[in-house]
Amino acid sequence: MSREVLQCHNVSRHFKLGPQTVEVLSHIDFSVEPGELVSIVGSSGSGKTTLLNLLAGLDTPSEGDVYMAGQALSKLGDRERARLRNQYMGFVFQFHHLLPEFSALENIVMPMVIGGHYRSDSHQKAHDLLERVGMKDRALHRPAELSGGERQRVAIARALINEPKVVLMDEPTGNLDDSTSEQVHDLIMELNRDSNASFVVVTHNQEWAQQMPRQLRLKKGRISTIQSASDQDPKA
Ligand SMILES: Nc1ncnc2c1ncn2[C@@H]1O[C@H](COP(=O)(O)OP(=O)(O)OP(=O)(O)O)[C@@H](O)[C@H]1O
Repeated sequence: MSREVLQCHNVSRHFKLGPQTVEVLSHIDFSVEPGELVSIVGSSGSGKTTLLNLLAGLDTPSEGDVYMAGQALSKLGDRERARLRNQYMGFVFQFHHLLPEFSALENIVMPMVIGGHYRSDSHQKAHDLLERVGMKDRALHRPAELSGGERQRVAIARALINEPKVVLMDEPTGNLDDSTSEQVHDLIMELNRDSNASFVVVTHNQEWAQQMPRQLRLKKGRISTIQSASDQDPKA
């Protein structure tokens, strides 16, 4: 099996709109190594969310393939793809997508329930994660009883419950004010340092993206730069 947790091999995505073909992504090639933290940046409409959806196996490339754990997603059936996603990936979106009728704790264990991995120690695991994201005393709160930043912390804990190899995040702080965003940015960096999971994060926040070890810039559907933190540090 290859070392990379995710690979994009010559991936293109276009959409047919009547007689028109909209070229959204063209010939994207890159891979994500174990434990890496990578940002995807680019102006609005450059294809970031489209790329993230392809990496997540939620959409299919028009050309090329995405490999997850060395397996081409296009070769898997819907069921196998869903199982691999559940076991292998965690997701955090701009809007938390927590289930309103369930507590923070119940939301966090949900991916284990869905994946059929619910065990007697699942609640303990969720409590541990709540503590890691600084939400120990909010276990029984429902989403409506949490602040925006707290809801995102719960969503992050939920993304980690199945011990994924890779966590995909689409504008995880896009809906938060500046100071709350900064706290959540610090949390994400810390969780990446403390876990073996790779994180791929779409963000508009340049300052934060530059703190990440690797930056992938999209321009009109193509990768225009892949920059690592050492490229930016003249002493490195
Ligand atoms: N299903 C679709 N059919 C046609 N065009 C689409 C479809 N999905 C996305 N696009 C087009 O693809 C382009 C890239 O969209 P995408 O959402 O990936 O951009 P983005 O970089 O994430 O933008 P933003 O930063 O504004 O969220 C846009 O021009 C969009 O109109």
